[in-house]
Amino acid sequence: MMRSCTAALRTLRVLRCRLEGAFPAARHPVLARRWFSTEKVIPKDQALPNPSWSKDLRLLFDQFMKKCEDGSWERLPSYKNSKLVKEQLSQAQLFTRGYEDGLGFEYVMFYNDDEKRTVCLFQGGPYLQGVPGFLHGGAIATMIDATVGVCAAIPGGIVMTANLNINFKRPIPLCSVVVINSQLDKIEGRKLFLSCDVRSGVDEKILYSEATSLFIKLDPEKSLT
Ligand SMILES: CCCCCCCCCC(=O)SCCNC(=O)CCNC(=O)[C@H](O)C(C)(C)COP(=O)(O)OP(=O)(O)OC[C@H]1O[C@@H](n2cnc3c(N)ncnc32)[C@H](O)[C@@H]1OP(=O)(O)O
Repeated sequence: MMRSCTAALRTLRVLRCRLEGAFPAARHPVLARRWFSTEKVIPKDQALPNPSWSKDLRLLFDQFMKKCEDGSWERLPSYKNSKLVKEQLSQAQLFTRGYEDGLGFEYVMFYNDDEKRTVCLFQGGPYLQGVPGFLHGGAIATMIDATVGVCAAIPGGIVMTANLNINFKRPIPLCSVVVINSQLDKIEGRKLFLSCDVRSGVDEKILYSEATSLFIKLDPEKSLT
């Protein structure tokens, strides 16, 4: 009995070392606790209002939820993306969802299949500061990439960004709400061309950024590495 327990423990240790070799992040103490835990994790839909959402974000959310009533638009829950993640990394998540409520990326996306459009309502929190008082360009690029990425992935399946071209026209005040409006312009074989703009929430008067992007549908015959 004692011997079989020791052997089982040794096997577990070997498996863990191999996993840590393949995925160095598995050495991170918090991730390791989560990954090696047997606790069942219930995914939380983070694309729903929480107390950190401003009045503007709630107002826009309510307006889009109304548009969903006739079926032309649908709200995209946050946790569905995890379907793409391998079993060992089932605790992995889009890094935009790793912050506590209100500190990082607060957002919800809506999709219109007829128009092949994705709209993201986004409120960037204090941890996303670049120039004092304004959002970091990388945070803006991240949300643009995520929005056009979803717009490409729904019709295209498994896609990756090959090119993302952004013009930053005005700085975005920290904690303000913006609307990221993206659309699929053209598909050529495995290539999906998309465009997108970022405007101030509610009035949409200020054009903050414009972007174009190319996504490639992955070829199942080709290795990514
Ligand atoms: C539900 C999911 C939600 C997702 C939301 C999150 C979205 C986040 C998305 C990302 O951030 S992905 C991470 C950043 N991107 C990468 O790391 C991709 C790195 N690049 C690659 O792995 C490969 O370059 C890529 C898979 C994109 C393409 O490689 P392939 O070998 O499959 O394509 P190939 O080289 O055969 O090119 C296919 C076509 O695309 C064209 N192409 C490829 N890269 C291009 C490029 N950069 N610019 C212009 N054209 C390009 C290429 O010329 C060719 O055109 P033609 O068919 O007309 O000959």
